[in-house]
Amino acid sequence: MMTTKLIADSNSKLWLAAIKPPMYSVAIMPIWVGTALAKSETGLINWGVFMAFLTAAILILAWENLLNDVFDSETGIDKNKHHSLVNLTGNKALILTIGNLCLLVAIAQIMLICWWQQDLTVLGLIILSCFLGYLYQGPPFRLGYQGLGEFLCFFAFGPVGMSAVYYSQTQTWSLLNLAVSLIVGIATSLILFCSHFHQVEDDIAAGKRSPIVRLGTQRGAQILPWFCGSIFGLTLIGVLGGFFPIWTLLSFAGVFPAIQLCRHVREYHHQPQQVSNCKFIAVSVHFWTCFLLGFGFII
Ligand SMILES: C/C(=C\COP(=O)(O)OP(=O)(O)O)CCC[C@H](C)CCC[C@H](C)CCCC(C)C
Ligand SMILES: O=C(O)C1=CC(=O)c2ccccc2C1=O
Repeated sequence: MMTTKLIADSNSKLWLAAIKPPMYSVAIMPIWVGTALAKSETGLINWGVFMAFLTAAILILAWENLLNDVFDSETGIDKNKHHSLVNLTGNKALILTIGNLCLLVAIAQIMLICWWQQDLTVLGLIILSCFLGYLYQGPPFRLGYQGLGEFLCFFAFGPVGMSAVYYSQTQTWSLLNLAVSLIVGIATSLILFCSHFHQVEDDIAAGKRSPIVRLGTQRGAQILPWFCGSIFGLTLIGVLGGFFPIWTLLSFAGVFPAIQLCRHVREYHHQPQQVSNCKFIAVSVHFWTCFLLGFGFII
């Protein structure tokens, strides 16, 4: 009886780890920040467009993650990853089908926005973002295996993704949105960078040259404060330059999880078990920074 409960508990933990609910804030924040900025500039929010984009972004991230498990099962990199959805279900075709269905529904939502706007720009930008996501992990490219994932991630969630969000609300472009998208892009890439610390051994075995494999965990840990610092440095430049409202300084609340992240990784960078949770501390940096940045634009 006791053993059955323990197995059920560890099984549900594996499923939770496979689905990674906290990671979905990564999809939500560009929509929130881009829409908040549009509201601050135009005084309006189109709630229909906002909701359609939000659900599409969540579905696109689900597609990206489901396909990541599918493609990683083909290279063998996930053979020790018990919380891979392909390993959990033993059914690669099913995961691929669910992933592609998510993408299909997401694209339909984006097409609805385009139909409301009578303009295909948002669809073009989102297809570009998805293509960057495919380049990260899909054959024959697999650019994440060459250590280029952070650049793809920066552009997909930053300048390209946020331009799509801003355009979906305003049907125009904004230099300010582009500046803010740099911050969102860097904060998102920080999560990806942190996700590699505990995977060095499996990555090397599968031929993946992630930034942490290339740099080593020690140098990776030393770079982290600069990575985090650039997020807050850019915000400060925005405020001091008079481009961002003073309230965007609220996003400095993200400094606390950022300090925790840097300390944690400095101490445990070479201990996979202990450092494995650092990507979720990075999610917290991303969440507080982006949520309060958006909030700072609308109050
Ligand atoms: C799937 C991603 C990371 C997982 O990496 P890894 O293989 O190391 O992880 P596991 O250990 O879990 O196997 C994220 C990759 C992000 C990618 C470079 C960019 C994705 C872009 C999105 C598809 C588009 C977002 C659009 C936006 C507006 C919501
Ligand atoms: O599982 C992961 O490690 C990540 C999943 C994910 O969707 C994502 C999105 C954007 C940046 C990083 C990450 C991950 O690290």
